[in-house]
Amino acid sequence: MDVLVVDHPLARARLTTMRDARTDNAAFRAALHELTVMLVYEATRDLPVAEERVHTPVARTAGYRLANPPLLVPVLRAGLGMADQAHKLIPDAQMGFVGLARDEETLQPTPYMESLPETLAGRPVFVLDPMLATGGSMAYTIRLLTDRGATDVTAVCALAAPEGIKHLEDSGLPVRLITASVDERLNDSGFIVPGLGDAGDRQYGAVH
Ligand SMILES: O=P(O)(O)OC[C@H]1O[C@H](OP(=O)(O)OP(=O)(O)O)[C@H](O)[C@@H]1O
Ligand SMILES: O=c1cc[nH]c(=O)[nH]1
Ligand SMILES: [Mg+2]
Repeated sequence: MDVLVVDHPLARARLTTMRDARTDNAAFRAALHELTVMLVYEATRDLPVAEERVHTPVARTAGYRLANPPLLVPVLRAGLGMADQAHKLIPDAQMGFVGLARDEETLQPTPYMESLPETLAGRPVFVLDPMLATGGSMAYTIRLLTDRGATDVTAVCALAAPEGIKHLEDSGLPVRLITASVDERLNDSGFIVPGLGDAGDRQYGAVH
């Protein structure tokens, strides 16, 4: 699996803000928004473009647009904090939604929402979720996409654990990963170490 770590100094600074336990919900969301711009910018770097003529005030020249904008799929809740920023960068993208909550005992994803186009053949998909921990939630989401014919999936994550990367690699699913960091490991509760805590709670407050 292709893994791109976006370690630009500005990305590292935003991630540091997100990691800091003193960062409040609003500042965490702001840092995730800004980091998302950098991750999506890199994720789109090699997408094919279509050429179209453009008239400047001075002359005619070549212009470009994305030939096949990706479907954006935030994984609720935490991925919602990446959705608007990704959409601003790719305004003509369609958006689908998947809602998952990880069971704190079994660490298995429990689905509660799914809103996706019926067929995804020939369409690139960007899955937006700040956290790739065990990889269970991402693998579940990607299977929803491949069941609809997707063959070109990009996981856009603020943080990844080696265990989650291995899970995706072993799954054989058609995915590449763009992340700002591959952290050390998971702890006994399935949290990324050093990580940043619960990305949903850090944005929206604790539910339990
Ligand atoms: O790789 P995994 O072990 O599956 O863990 C990662 C998942 O955990 C978090 O969501 P969570 O289940 O906490 O839901 P939330 O976004 O509502 O907080 C995160 O946003 C991922 O979706
Ligand atoms: O560290 C982790 C692991 C899973 N989900 C999170 O939000 N944080
Ligand atoms: Mg959570």
